[in-house]
Amino acid sequence: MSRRDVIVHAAAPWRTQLMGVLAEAGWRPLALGEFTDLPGERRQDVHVGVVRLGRADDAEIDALDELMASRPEIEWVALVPTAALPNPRVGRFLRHRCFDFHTLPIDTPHFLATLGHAEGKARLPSGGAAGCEAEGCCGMIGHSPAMRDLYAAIRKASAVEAPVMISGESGTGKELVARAIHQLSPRRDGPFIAVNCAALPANLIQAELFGHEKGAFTGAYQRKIGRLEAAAGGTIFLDEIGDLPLEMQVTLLHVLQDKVIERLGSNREIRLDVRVIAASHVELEQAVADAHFRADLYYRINVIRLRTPALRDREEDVERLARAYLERFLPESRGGVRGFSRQALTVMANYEWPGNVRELINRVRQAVVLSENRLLTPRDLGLEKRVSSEGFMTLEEARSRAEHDTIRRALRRNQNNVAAAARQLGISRATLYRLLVRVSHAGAAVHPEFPHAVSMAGRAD
Ligand SMILES: Nc1ncnc2c1ncn2[C@@H]1O[C@H](COP(=O)(O)OP(=O)(O)OP(=O)(O)O)[C@@H](O)[C@H]1O
Repeated sequence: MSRRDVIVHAAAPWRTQLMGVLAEAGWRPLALGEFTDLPGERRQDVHVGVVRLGRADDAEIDALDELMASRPEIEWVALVPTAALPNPRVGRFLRHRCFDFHTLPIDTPHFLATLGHAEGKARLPSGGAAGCEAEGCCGMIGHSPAMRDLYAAIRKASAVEAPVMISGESGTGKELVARAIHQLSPRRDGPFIAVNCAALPANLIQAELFGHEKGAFTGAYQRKIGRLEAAAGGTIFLDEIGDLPLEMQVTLLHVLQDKVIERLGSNREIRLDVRVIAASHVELEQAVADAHFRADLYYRINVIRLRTPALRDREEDVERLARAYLERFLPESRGGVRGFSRQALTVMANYEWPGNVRELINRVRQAVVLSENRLLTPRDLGLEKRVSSEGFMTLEEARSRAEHDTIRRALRRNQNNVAAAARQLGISRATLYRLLVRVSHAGAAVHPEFPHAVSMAGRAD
């Protein structure tokens, strides 16, 4: 049997030992550098990685987080010193980033079995690059249990022809889901036509959906193909279907039942071969109960039901989404933005995101374009109020914030004179410079001499 590749990320004394164990068991271990040097198509053959935590401190977890976020297609198995397990950051890291973990010393047969399972899972069509679960598939990002369930539902829905109803809050990706179903379905080579029913003026809806012949009404100077006809052979996505006027609901129901349409001004029937996917951000059951939506149309389109989860219910996806969109917008950065400060990541993970992914995209984009910090701060994201108001800072974050505030006040009192501020703080000038570098690396410069970030010396909190 051919050897399977596995990335090994461990400090030198353990790396050799780990590579030996893996090679003996029939794997082809690759140090991280060897993996990175592989040609692109060879890299896609690598599905699993092993990471051996050393100090398990913040710096190490930050570096591993970064590595794993940049390789979401890899399933990782972690080897962890038992003493590190009570550390909440380590716990979060293991839960969100790793397929599984083992404590040290290694129980070799058990560990190798886990690695085999991780590889099996990564290769599954549902879990590997070929399936909809892969990062970037159909533009969808997220590995939370809620998103995995959604991917599974998308795959099932794409295999059949039945109408689909997608519900979910605004900005949760309903259109993206509709596109994914289309792209994975046998109709993928046909058109995908999206219609926002809420955005169409009531007097134009019929002409937009069904098209019209020349002279059908005043202003109809030429024949126009409607959106339903344009979607022939493909999929039509009727977004905010709850906003369709009642009389249009009747017409649409007939189209779905008879699979024929007539353009306005014509009585020639045109056979339709279109799959319908509808979406609504309001619960249609209530609209039916209130007689704003026809029950017969509701049952017609509500055959397969999917729900896009709110972002606040999948906290573990927030960082992934934020990093992916940061990467996308980096070319728009004038400064040297490189990532998010840890405080920004904590704040984002705890924020409720009422506008869901759309809001996250907008905040990240605005921060990338406007910030001059290397690491984006909660303030850059417009989330600075969250830092103090919700009491979820870790002790370490609270300490570093207090340190930062004290330094900033001292500088302000001394008109940014570092020597005078240092004297007042009871530390040496060199120590103050060192602290200034550290806080500016954490995403908030407190002194104009430190170009990484905007000086906060003159800002009111
Ligand atoms: N899981 C995801 N991964 C990556 N991007 C996403 C994801 N979900 C949503 N987005 C992005 O968020 C934005 C909003 O998504 P979309 O328009 O599909 O939401 P929606 O639920 O249809 O919103 P609305 O109800 O307001 O029409 C889009 O730019 C989309 O690409």
